[in-house]
Amino acid sequence: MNFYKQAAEILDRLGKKEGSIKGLTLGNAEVKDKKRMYALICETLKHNATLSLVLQESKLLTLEKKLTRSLALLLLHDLLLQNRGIQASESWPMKQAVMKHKARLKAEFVKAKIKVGATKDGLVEGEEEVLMPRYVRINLLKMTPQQVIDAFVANNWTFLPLPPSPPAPPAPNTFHRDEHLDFMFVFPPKSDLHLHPLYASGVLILQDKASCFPAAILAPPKDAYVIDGCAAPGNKTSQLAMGMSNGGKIIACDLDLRRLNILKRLTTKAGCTNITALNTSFLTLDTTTPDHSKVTHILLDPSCSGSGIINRLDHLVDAYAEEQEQANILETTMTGGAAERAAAEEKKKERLKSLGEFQIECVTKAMTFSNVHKITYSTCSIYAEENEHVVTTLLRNHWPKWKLSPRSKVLPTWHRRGYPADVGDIPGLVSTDEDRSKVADCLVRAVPGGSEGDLMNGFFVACFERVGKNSNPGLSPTWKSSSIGAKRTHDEIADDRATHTTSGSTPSSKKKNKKKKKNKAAVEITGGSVLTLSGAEDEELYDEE
Ligand SMILES: C[S@@+](CC[C@H](N)C(=O)[O-])C[C@H]1O[C@@H](n2cnc3c(N)ncnc32)[C@H](O)[C@@H]1O
Repeated sequence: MNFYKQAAEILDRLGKKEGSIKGLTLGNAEVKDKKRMYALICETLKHNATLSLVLQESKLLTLEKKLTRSLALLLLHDLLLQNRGIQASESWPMKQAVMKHKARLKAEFVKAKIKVGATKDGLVEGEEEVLMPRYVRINLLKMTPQQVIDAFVANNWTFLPLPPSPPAPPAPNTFHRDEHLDFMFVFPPKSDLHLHPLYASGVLILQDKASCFPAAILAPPKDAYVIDGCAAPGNKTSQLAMGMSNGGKIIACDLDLRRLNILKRLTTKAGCTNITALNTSFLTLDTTTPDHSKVTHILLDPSCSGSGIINRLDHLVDAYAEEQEQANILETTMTGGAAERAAAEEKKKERLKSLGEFQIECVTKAMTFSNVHKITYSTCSIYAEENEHVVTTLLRNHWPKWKLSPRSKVLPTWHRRGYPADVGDIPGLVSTDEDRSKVADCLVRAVPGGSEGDLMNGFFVACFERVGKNSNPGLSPTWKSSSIGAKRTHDEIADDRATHTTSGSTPSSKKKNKKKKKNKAAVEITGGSVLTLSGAEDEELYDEE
């Protein structure tokens, strides 16, 4: 199929929210030149405001009926923003339809940039890609943080002992240790480490900071029996294996075999040897098998709206989808437009409701494993419907048998907590604003983005603990933590670092290496047939998750 026609189809699907940019371009087997397609789609979306105005003012779509809106935007992008112009044969009727109006379109582009307040490149302020740091998890199964520092310093990088204050992405060619997660380094935005030998050997894992929170909070001991219920593509699974120094056992369960195969590849590359991958629904796992009755910890990171993810440019899709909808609405009557808007709003509500129900079902299922005493629940969503509301329902249904872990056990020094106003009443536990604040304080949130946000993806984590015979089920004193609000000073961080620089579980001894070699299959997949996957490009799709 013609490259631009295929790109237009992808834009249309993005407008209907049928997938993510990466999924529909890099992850699309039908796209031949994946990188070019990804770049064209991202760039067109980035310049959407200016290009749409050109389209509107030039009346191109009225003059050239055979052009669709998405195809016209793509062709305008290449005509107006690329030196090489539209990359198609001169005889292609669609190219001719645009080129006929070249002079007018260029003039409208100049005017549109001024009108929307765009930069010389046609980018509208605020629409530029948010510059997020590049977070890198050091795989302690393979190397110590100090060895990684030495490797980068030897390559002319400057290691800064402290993070910038106030928090900001590192300056070019500098990197620092993260202040909350000891195994994480922070690199400048857009650092491309995919070709770095330490990435190739599984030492550097490109994982967003917030995505590391659940496994860090669950923190199963080395001999634990763990289920990662919705595990693929497996970044949290490999982090669990790292924290457990490949001890104990992890069952990584996922419904999607294609994603589970990526988990297999990624965790094998990361040197994990304690994972069994299971291609089945977590909801249908038999909790009574001898194996499953041994399970002590469960990590649940179920499917969610993904509304917190911003570093994949998918936020551009929202603006585009909204505009597509508006454009369609303009073609209908005003009444029809309002009705369509209401229908879209209703659809979004329905989607969040059904996601929330699924998420509640997952945690409820986890609570039925007889020996489980700790469960983390996480989403990369910004919506209360998938976060505080889910926690409220679970506490309503399961307190006092289950309670929230107090802040002292849930990243106590992390400043951003749950939203009290979104915590609902829970008979016997929550009825006042003070109670709501106490519940919210047990929860972790990350706000997506730069200036107002936490320089990472939007995220949410709650940790549930089974209430034992001797533990307090409710409010004080368990919810009161001495470390609430304790923001560490730079000195404290530096002290910590001095003690942790070579910390972590590095199986560097020859004995352990020998043991690893004996393990012929690091991960076995059970319960489904094996699909063939494309390779490294497919894996890159899931970096940062
Ligand atoms: C947010 S992703 C998990 C990301 C993963 N935890 C990681 O860090 O790499 C959600 C996953 O849940 C899986 N999933 C959805 N429904 C499921 C079910 N009923 N049982 C198991 N997995 C499910 C999806 O296939 C998807 O891979």
